[in-house]
Amino acid sequence: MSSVFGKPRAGSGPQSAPLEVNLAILGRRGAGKSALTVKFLTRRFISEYDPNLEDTYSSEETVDHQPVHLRVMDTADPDTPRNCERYLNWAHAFLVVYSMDSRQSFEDSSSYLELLALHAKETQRSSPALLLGNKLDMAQYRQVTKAEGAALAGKFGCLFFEVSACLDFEHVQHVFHEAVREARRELEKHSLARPLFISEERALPHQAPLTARHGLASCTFNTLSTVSLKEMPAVAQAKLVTVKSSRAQSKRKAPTLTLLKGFKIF
Ligand SMILES: Nc1nc2c(ncn2[C@@H]2O[C@H](COP(=O)(O)OP(=O)(O)OP(=O)(O)O)[C@@H](O)[C@H]2O)c(=O)[nH]1
Repeated sequence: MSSVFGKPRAGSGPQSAPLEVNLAILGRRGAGKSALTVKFLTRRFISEYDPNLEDTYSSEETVDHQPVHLRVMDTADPDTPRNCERYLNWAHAFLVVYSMDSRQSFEDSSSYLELLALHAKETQRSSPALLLGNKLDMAQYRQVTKAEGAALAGKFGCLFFEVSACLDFEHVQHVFHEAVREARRELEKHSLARPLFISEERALPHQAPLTARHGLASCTFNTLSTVSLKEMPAVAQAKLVTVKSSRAQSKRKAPTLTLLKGFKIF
């Protein structure tokens, strides 16, 4: 068992080194990946989000009294998964999201789960996935029953939740924390952490090859602490790290704090 999970967890005092967990959010466009991510980070529901942006956010969390440095990659695959290595090799756990009012997004979530299973088989290294049926507030328009969601999750041996990015924050937070717990269990099992391809202030030595391999044009880093925004609740101590893909870069030239620009915040 890694020392990260030994005594420090029990003490969880100020000296405890935070556990590092990378979480990737996958799913069809419009499933609500960004809305869930933003809800988790800010307690806010944001109704519009640029679908071409792919960002990785960083947040200091406490899960079961243990400090966790959580990085959340809000992926933006085009219609089909592409350049998946950027998250397959990075994440310790996955949230696979579908919108319960879209049969197509449910079918795509199945494809993502298959992709993860295949990757686990090929690498002999499994990462936990949680299946999320989002837009529970739209349940009257559902095209996917809860039983179908549960059955799909059961098929791939993952946890299943129905959630809503625009209902209570606690439920969304619970789901993200469950993902951390799953990742932590897996890390404990293997007693090793996956290599990261970004760090907050400085590039890791292997960043350049990965950048080339995955077509990431550049990485830029921003923190919420540099932004003065009335809407940000005090509880949101999330720092943001923005990693721009080449697609995102082509849409926007200047590095900006994407989360808070041009959104309607309720
Ligand atoms: N009613 C409702 N709408 C939601 C919910 N989550 C997201 N939406 C809406 O669904 C649309 C798509 O949400 P996004 O968060 O952009 O979805 P996404 O999966 O990130 O999609 P891409 O950015 O295109 O990959 C937006 O109009 C959101 O406001 C939810 O829980 N309930």
